[in-house]
Amino acid sequence: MILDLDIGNTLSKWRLKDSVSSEIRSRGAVWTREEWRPGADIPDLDIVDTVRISSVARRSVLAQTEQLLKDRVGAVHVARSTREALGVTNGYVEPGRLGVDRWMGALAGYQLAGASCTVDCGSAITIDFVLPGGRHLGGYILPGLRLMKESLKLGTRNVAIDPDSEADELLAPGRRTVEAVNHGIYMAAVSAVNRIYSEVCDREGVALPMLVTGGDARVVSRGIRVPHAIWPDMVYAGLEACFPLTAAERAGRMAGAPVPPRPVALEKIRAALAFSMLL
Ligand SMILES: Nc1ncnc2c1ncn2[C@@H]1O[C@H](COP(=O)(O)OP(=O)(O)O)[C@@H](O)[C@H]1O
Ligand SMILES: CC(C)(COP(=O)(O)O)[C@@H](O)C(=O)NCCC(=O)O
Ligand SMILES: [K+]
Repeated sequence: MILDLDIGNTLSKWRLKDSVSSEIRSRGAVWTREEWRPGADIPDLDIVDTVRISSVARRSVLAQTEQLLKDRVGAVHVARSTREALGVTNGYVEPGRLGVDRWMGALAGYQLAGASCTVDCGSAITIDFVLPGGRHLGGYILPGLRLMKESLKLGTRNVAIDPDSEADELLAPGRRTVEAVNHGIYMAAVSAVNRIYSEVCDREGVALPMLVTGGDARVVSRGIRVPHAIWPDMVYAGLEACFPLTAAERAGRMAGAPVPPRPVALEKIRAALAFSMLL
């Protein structure tokens, strides 16, 4: 069995994947912050032969986890952001400083669609661009929905945005504090995603397929105006591409990959951008 770990700033996600059939056998998540207890919070290691890790948590969390796993499991692969991988060149001045979850997303997006705008809605919302040909441009980092809400300190943090709300409702003026905050941060997030996507496509002269992942992917997706696909396992897909182990992975098939979204024509993106500037 393969154990895949995606350690984010809020949640540490894990899944067990069958090395033979490539099926996902089980999955879960635990809080990354203080409560993270390597050893207690991850599944039964006796059945695991290989581990793959993407981690952006504190260095000590990764070091502890790695140590624990190395004592118990045959092979442990830890993903790193590099200058180049799988046909993609990292746009960062110092490639190693790009969050490895973003790098995994960029690699997975490129493998799937040959170019991509990857939107990862977690503790932070990150938006990364890879052009046809594999040039990663770099990207954008903004606070995620939960962080934006916490920063306001208005006592509304425990009232989450209902992921089933319609975008129209979420964009209406709030009539109570919780509503005003939820709608405000939602507007901040989705308008940034919509605008950044249009600006970069316009600038680069190419309409890119958009892929959305992370804990808030579903709710953010409702406010995104351009065609896109949600890909919950996108970071894991980057791990599969970097460290292929199963027959399916060696053949380039990534678990849970969506049908690549077909972007709208560049002219339409440009027209919408020009129009929005007039208002
Ligand atoms: N059941 C949940 N538990 C915790 N956070 C959730 C849950 N559902 C959605 N979220 C949202 O998802 C975010 C965490 O998403 P995730 O992509 O796992 O983040 P990270 O990779 O930064 O740890 C939280 O900040 C929160 O806004
Ligand atoms: C930007 C991030 C905090 C996002 O992390 P996440 O929200 O997925 O927990 C992470 O990718 C990170 O620590 N990056 C290093 C800085 C950078 O990418 O420039
Ligand atoms: K993120």
